[in-house]
Amino acid sequence: MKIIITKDNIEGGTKAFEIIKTGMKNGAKVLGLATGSSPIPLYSDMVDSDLDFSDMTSINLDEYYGLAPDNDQSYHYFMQHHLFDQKPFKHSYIPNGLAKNIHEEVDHYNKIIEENPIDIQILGIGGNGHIAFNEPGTPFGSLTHEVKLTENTIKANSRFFDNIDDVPRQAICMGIRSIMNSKKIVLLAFGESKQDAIKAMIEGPVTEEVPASILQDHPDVTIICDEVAAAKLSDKYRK
Ligand SMILES: N[C@@H]1[C@@H](O)[C@H](O)[C@@H](COP(=O)(O)O)O[C@@H]1O
Repeated sequence: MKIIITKDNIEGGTKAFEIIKTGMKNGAKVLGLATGSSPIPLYSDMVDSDLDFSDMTSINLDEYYGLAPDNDQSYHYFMQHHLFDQKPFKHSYIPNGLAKNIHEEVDHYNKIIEENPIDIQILGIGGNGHIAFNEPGTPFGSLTHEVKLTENTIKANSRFFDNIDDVPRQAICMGIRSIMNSKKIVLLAFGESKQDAIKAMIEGPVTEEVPASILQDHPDVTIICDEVAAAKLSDKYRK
């Protein structure tokens, strides 16, 4: 794992942007994208850049089940607002949160991922070590699946909603095996609430109880975090 410690999330976004820019120069055509607050500075650098994504494909990690794309808490809305309105891609895929048949949607999404191998996957991390909505205990071999969100995640994500009761209890989420199949992975994490997750991901055992710990086994992962998120790391990781 390569670890980059930055002053703040803005510098972190710039570092991630540089990786994407270099990746595109080297032929990357499919970006795996994430939601949450962590990638926002990266998306703003992408929007402000002269890069053209119109011949590229994006595949998002997840979507709440039960939210319409125009609901301002949906991940569809988030991506339109932060990136796609300003920088359209040739194809942008996000799970359909209104799919009538969730099992068909899961199969459909797995096919999309299989047909479009991800060159660079952007990730955030939950305070409990989740990646996308792959909660602790999710099998490392999982493909796209239906998720029941944990109380911990519902509580953490309620900061974006008017009321905790409005947070959907289910989501459709890319599985850990699909994330691990990406050629390159860039994980962004900022702030105090990520300290324990960052330490467990980098220094702890590889265990399904900490989904992000599997990244230790990936050949090309860059962790970008700020000083605060990195505060509990042992010195050897903090150079
Ligand atoms: N499904 C998303 C994750 O993909 C994201 O990594 C996490 C952390 O979000 P933030 O970056 O806002 O801390 O939140 C949600 O649970």
